Amino acid sequence: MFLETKQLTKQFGGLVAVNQVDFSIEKGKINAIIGPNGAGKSTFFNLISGTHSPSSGQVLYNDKDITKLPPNKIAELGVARTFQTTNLFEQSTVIDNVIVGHRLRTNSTLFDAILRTKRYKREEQRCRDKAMEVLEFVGLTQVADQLAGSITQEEKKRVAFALALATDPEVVFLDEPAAGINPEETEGLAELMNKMAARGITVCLIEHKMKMIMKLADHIMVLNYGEKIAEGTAEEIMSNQAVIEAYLGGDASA
Ligand SMILES: Nc1ncnc2c1ncn2[C@@H]1O[C@H](COP(=O)(O)OP(=O)(O)OP(=O)(O)O)[C@@H](O)[C@H]1O
Repeated sequence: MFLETKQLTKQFGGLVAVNQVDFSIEKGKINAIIGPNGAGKSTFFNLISGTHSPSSGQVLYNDKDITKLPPNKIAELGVARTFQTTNLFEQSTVIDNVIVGHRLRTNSTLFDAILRTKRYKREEQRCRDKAMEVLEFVGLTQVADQLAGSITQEEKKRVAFALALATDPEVVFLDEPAAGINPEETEGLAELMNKMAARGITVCLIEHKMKMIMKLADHIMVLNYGEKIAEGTAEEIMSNQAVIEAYLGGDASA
């Protein structure tokens, strides 16, 4: 099994934000998690990426139990994520922001950095090359040397993708990648996600834009009050009575 959760649960005091969720992420596909505000989607991501530790249950990745690992170890294993808001260093260039992403694949120490050893210079060059490669992939080479504070909202969304891709991931978790951008830009990001999947990178995203999800996702899970209420293809989800009642408010074409 590629990546799966077993009875994954997170309680915040008396509130059960994620409640005994069993979910398998399909390798090489576009997986999506949908559900109303407060359904537990971001918490579910946080449990997989190690930002929160679960109250109970397990996360298995390539048959290895990663439930108790810290976020940096999980990222090293090939699991990347983006956040709803990407905090870039606005006074640094786009490429300098992205270079950081590949550092988890390097071995230089503080000592190497201070003395600017050969290893440090070699690895810095590798990080820079990787940053350019992923900026090209997301279509941002033209703004590589601009300050991150000066680029558009849509370009910032693409930088978030680039940051995740710079870690050389096997799977990326994207938390509302298309929030706050217009329909045309949303279409562009959907294309980018298809391109990632075509490259063999597994995608899992949280999104509120239903039309986009129904067109894009191969495999969808619906959360409601922390519980999985449905799972399947877009067609199956759109015709699922529990989903229509709980989430779509009776209008599956919303
Ligand atoms: N750190 C926390 N401490 C206490 N409660 C939390 C914490 N994080 C989330 N919650 C609560 O857990 C529930 C699930 O929140 P979560 O952010 O995971 O939902 P979501 O489905 O991602 O919502 P949205 O679509 O609005 O982003 C909510 O009731 C939220 O208030």
